[in-house]
Amino acid sequence: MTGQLPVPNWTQAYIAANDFPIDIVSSDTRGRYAIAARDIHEGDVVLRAQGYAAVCTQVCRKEVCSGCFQAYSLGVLGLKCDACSMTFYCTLECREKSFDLHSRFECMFMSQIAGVAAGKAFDKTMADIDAVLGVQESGAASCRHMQNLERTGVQSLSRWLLGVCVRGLIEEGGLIPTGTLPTYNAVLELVPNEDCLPQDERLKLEGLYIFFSNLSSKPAKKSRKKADPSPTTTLKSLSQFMASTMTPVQVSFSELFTARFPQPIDFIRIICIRQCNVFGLWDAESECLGQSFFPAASYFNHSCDKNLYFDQTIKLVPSSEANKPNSSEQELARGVESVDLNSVKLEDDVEASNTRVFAALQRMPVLVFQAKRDIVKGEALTHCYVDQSLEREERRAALKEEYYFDCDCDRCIRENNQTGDDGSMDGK
Ligand SMILES: C[S@@+](CC[C@H](N)C(=O)[O-])C[C@H]1O[C@@H](n2cnc3c(N)ncnc32)[C@H](O)[C@@H]1O
Repeated sequence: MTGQLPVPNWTQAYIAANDFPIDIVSSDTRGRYAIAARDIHEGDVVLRAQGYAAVCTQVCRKEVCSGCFQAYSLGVLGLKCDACSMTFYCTLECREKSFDLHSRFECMFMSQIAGVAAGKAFDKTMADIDAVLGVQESGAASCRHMQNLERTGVQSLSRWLLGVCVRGLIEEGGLIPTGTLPTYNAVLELVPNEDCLPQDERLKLEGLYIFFSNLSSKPAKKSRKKADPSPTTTLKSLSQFMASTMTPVQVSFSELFTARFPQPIDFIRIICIRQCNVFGLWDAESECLGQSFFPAASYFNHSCDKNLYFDQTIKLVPSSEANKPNSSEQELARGVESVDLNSVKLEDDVEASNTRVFAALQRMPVLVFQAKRDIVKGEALTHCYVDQSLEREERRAALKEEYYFDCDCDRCIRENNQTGDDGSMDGK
């Protein structure tokens, strides 16, 4: 990383408003990074970072509640949105709290994502990309990469892109009061390290851009109401339309995608930002169940000898919170209750609904960072980006490959001068 990057506005305002003991400084070699604004004691809370566009992976969609982002414990029956079949909740209460957000802003796009990588459609899309890229010499390599993508991988990426696009629209539609939640600009301000992207990866992303731009242009099959005329697909018109009517918008996921990312470079940028800044949401067995940005937390640089700890595991929903749905035997056998959102009457009060959408977004996960030891004013605040228990060379290789820097922390230097390794996983 070269040159000083601007210090982020939203994040600084959020830190100041909450009196977190953090300053953000900038250097040529380390970019922007958080330091202690005052002496901090072991155990002190340093930051509560709010999630932005948290999504579960495609594989884990039946295990993680899309409303509260907690995993279901054994015995809890999930509730499925029958309109898109892609969204699951742990309780009726969670589904109800997310209803306005999901039905107005996500469901119709989710239906399309369900078909993104399904069977023949996926193969046909691949063939189409092949044809498109075949005439562009530079794209041929990316085509080979595309063939290696697994269907579930494409669907997970689609879910994530949808989360980012929809979250941006809701914000631009004026549904999020200023200063309350991270902004899309706060995400765009995160470091992309685009110049470090290998050429073959860049080509692969260009292929993916074509893929997402050319998904079926048909809007969702199941719509709850007769469609209003579709707005022209600019972000402004879309966000205004969606904020002012209860009728789900009739545009395709590809139209939403290209409105948000008009050029391949816009898409490549958000993917690069994701690479270096996204946080995984894990279960207790260290399986990644989902991902989220936590923009304020992205200013903690790495150290193999970190001074902060935080818990990024998704907790289990206690069985006691399980609802007792009257599901059909077939659905019960699958452990999922089907809820036909088409049959649920949308209330017509847009303002009240907008308030509920904002409330649903406030249920995004929060990461709480605490001091692992006493920290003196001016010291860099750090967490470890990779598994602490790895050997020095393994850690450094992972950091180089995923985050594009050579670690020069005290532990790396110390371990370079000695044969032993004190880097056990301490859980803190
Ligand atoms: C999550 S961001 C941290 C904030 C970042 N420094 C910025 O300017 O926005 C991760 C990126 O920061 C840089 N970085 C993090 N820790 C570093 C370290 N110890 N030394 C050098 N660069 C580091 C790398 O470019 C890495 O990809």
